Parts: sequence; C-alpha cells; structure tokens
Amino acid sequence: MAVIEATGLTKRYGARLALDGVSFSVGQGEIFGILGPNGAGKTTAVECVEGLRRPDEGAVRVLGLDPWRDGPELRQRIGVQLQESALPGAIKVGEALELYASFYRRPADPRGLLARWGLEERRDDRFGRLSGGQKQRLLIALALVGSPEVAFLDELSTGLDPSARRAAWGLVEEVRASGVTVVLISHFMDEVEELCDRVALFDGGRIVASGTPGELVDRAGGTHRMRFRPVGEPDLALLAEVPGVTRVERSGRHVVVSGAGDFATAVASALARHRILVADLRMDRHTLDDAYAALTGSASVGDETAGV
Ligand SMILES: Nc1ncnc2c1ncn2[C@@H]1O[C@H](COP(=O)(O)OP(=O)(O)OP(=O)(O)O)[C@@H](O)[C@H]1O
Repeated sequence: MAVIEATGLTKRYGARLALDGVSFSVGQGEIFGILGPNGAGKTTAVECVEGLRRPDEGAVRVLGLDPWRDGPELRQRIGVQLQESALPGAIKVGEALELYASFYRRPADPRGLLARWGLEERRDDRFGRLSGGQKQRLLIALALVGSPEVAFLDELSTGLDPSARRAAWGLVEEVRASGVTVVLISHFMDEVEELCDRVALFDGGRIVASGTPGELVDRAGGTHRMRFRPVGEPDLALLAEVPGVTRVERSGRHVVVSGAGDFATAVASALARHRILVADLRMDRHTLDDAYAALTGSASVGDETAGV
C-alpha cells in the first residue's frame, strides 16, 4: 500500500498557479526524490503532504491519514527536516535533541542519534557555534528523533564535505533499511542518482517526468556514444550495420558511434571479428544532470550531448 498518495494537487497563491494537478505516490520503504528548478512547486507540494498547507484542489493521504484534518496525529508519525533558521543559535545540541524528543510519543534515544550523526562531542556546544556540516547533521538528527515512519529531508547534503556526504548517504540508507520511507527534496543529481529509488521531476507546477533515475536518463536521451581512435585506416562502414547503432561519425582522428541498448558490446565484437584495432576507447553516458536539463530546459545541455 502507498504510504503517500497525492492526487490532482492544485494550489494558487493569488494569480500564481504554484501546483497544477500534481499526482504521485510513494511506497513503504522507498527513498523518493523530489527535484526541479527553483519555483517549480516542490516545497508547496511537500507542505501539502506534511499538512502545513491546504491544497485548493486534490487529495492527499499519508499513512492513511488526511494531513490537514488529522495533522496532530500525523505529525507524531512523520519527521520533517527544519530550516537552519528554525533553531535558536543559543540552544545546545543535546538540549535541542531532548526538547524535540519530548514532543513525541515514541522518541528515539537522543544519545544514540548524537553518536550516529557524529555529534557526541558537540553535545554541549551551542547551535550557532557549529560548522555548516554539524548544523546540517543536527537538523537531520532532529528530523529522526520522533522515530518517524516517513522522513522528509530537504537538501540533505548542503554544507557537508565529500566524506560527510557519503557518510550521510550511508546513514539515510540505514534509516530506510529500518523500514522508514524517505522523501528527499534535492538539487544534487549525484545524491538523487545514488539514493533515490524513484523521482518526480517538477517544473512549472507540474510533474514533467517520473520514474527511476535510470528511466529519466533514458527518456531524456536513450542513446549513448562510444568514441575511439582506430589504428591504421580500416573501413568502418560496416559499423553502421551493427544492431543498435544509429550513427557513425568522424571527429578528427576519432570515430564516434552513437547507439541505443547494448550496441557497445555488438560494436566491440564486430571490431574484433574484423580484426580492427582501436585505441583510447571510452563511453559517454547520459547522466541525470543531462536528463534534468533536457526535461526542464533549466540549464543548457553541453556540447558532448548536443544532438544525441
Ligand atoms: N507563500 C507564498 N505566496 C506567494 N507565492 C508563493 C508562496 N510560496 C511559494 N510561492 C510561489 O509559488 C511557486 C512555487 O514555489 P515553491 O516554493 O513551491 O517552489 P520550489 O520548487 O520549492 O522552489 P525552491 O527550489 O526555490 O525552494 C513559486 O513561483 C513561488 O514564488
């Protein structure tokens, strides 16, 4: 059964249509990514799901509850990552966790969370004195202190250095492994690609694409490119006949073969069969970054992928 079921959400702020008939569902134990450019409607949609905003039209169920009508009950069962500005700078790390734990019927052990998120030694430090990465880890720990069944994490790895990001991703995987459903709002494509089972890509108040990160990449441009430098002057016309190949081009001393599906294996075996030696072989894969740009039009697609 879906843990979150949003159907036809519409929300206007005055004349501005922030959400225009948005529907999505999130299954139990999924890590579900919500992405899209600034102003796409992500926050509005998530706030409708959390019960912080009431949609003008449409329906939401979270854990079988109506977030607007059953808000107090639902808030016992979900965890929401706060913005940094929501915590007073003078509060101590340990105090913040104890305070937030006191709001819940079934809180997690604050000491355990401090250890898990690497904040044990910061227990008596004031929030305002923490580094950006420490603040971020405390905000995530606070989202988890109520032992939520659904956790909403926003820009998870903002301010974290590369090793802290990896550590945070590992911890989010652990949180999911314990049965928690995670909704991740993110602008970081590597994070989404690494963590999310499925994503909804928002643009202009609508969901313009959804599916696994791999499906989005395929939808935006299902072809990939193989590039190599032939040794000598072999006749490469035969490559155009290889199954899956859509184009064979020269690029200086290199040859670029475009294709879909498993064309690269077929090209490699055709080269071997005809005893054609190649050097400097590499594959150009589309990434979620390319898909994001192609599907939202919010960033230009680089030369490497143009025309593919
Ligand atoms: N309280 C509000 N009053 C008026 N307009 C609003 C309000 N909140 C959001 N908007 C507008 O609604 C649209 C969607 O905003 P929303 O914050 O949901 O987008 P977002 O995808 O979360 O953006 P960001 O990535 O910048 O946080 C934007 O055009 C925004 O300016």
